[in-house]
Amino acid sequence: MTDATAPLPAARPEGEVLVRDLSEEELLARVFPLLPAGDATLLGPGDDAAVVAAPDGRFVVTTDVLVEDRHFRRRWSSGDDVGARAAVQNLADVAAMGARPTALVVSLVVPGNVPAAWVEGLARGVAAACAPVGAAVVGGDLSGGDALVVAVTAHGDLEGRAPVVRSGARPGDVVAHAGVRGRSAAGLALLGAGAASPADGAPGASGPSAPYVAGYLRPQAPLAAGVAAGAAGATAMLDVSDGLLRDAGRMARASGVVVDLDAAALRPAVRGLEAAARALGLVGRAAADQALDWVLSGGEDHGLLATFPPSAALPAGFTPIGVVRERAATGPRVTLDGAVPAVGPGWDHFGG
Ligand SMILES: Nc1ncnc2c1ncn2[C@@H]1O[C@H](COP(=O)(O)OP(=O)(O)O)[C@@H](O)[C@H]1O
Ligand SMILES: Cc1ncc(C[n+]2csc(CCOP(=O)(O)OP(=O)(O)O)c2C)c(N)n1
Ligand SMILES: [Mg+2]
Ligand SMILES: [Mg+2]
Ligand SMILES: [Mg+2]
Repeated sequence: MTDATAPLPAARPEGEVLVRDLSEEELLARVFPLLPAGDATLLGPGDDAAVVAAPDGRFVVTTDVLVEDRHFRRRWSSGDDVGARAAVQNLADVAAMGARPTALVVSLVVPGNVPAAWVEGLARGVAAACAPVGAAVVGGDLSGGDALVVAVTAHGDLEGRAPVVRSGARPGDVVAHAGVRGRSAAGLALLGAGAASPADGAPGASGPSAPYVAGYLRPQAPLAAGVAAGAAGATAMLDVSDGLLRDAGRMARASGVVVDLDAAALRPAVRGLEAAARALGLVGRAAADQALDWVLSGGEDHGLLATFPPSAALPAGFTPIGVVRERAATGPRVTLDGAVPAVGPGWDHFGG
């Protein structure tokens, strides 16, 4: 662990400015110009609090933290990557309510030996992730501390629509998904095994590992599809952060239904991950099984899982991957082609 009095790292590059070389004001003066502005901002960062327009009369609010060595490693993820991931994780939660993200606040706990450029990169990464939806960063907080922690809170506008909750799935509804499935888990596995390097997922990289490693470092959530799903009458929705089976299970329990996934509909995603499994040295059946496990249990792709009435036209970006059935005698749960899936349960921070 590090503190502001620890010796400088031996390999400190010539002229590198660390967080502990600056005052809070000096660090913020580097960060503020990098933050995205947005239409909903009435008063941005710099005062005791920000003021954000909520034309709908209601606002959506959600928060998520990223913790070093739990959600990211600095030797794999740049500040830009962590900023983009922290923003997307929150923007996806707003989108999963059928809302348009408007304003974020970003709080950082930073050890003193972190380069100031890493914190500036984080602001750039947040800005890059916010750009497609026009969301602003309107404030945040800074603290020193032993562990690097990034906490983001995001707000959103329902624009007059009803929120799309987890509990609204009804028997007969179509289960659909927008976004990628399993790529982040595949990228994490490749990095963890040393079968790929962070450079393989850098912006613009085009090698065979690029989709997986970039999918882990900077997941791309289908944010516009969330608003489209709300407008199209989605009955339930959530973003897939902990794995398709685990998150579909949350929807099934909240709605009191069975979510039955269609293995054939998931097959293209599985095929798309088999090359990553082979890069880990797996062959044949073992590679196919690993790819299926990533699709069903991999987290952090932040795709949107939604249910729609059978009569609804699926909005752009969604593909059907199953149906909602009456809860069986066994209770609300997720099945794959009608049977209990054989693969792992997905991510839980406390091992459950
Ligand atoms: N420490 C907490 N205090 C209050 N509510 C919490 C806390 N942690 C999580 N929640 C709430 O529990 C629910 C599930 O959280 P989580 O699994 O983190 O959702 P998500 O995967 O969408 O981020 C959310 O509604 C969240 O707001
Ligand atoms: C270094 C590292 N190890 C493991 C993981 C995998 N991982 C960490 S948290 C997580 C689940 C999603 O994070 P969580 O904090 O549960 O987000 P939320 O569900 O609240 O959106 C996964 C798959 C990772 N991203 N990075
Ligand atoms: Mg959360
Ligand atoms: Mg969520
Ligand atoms: Mg989670």
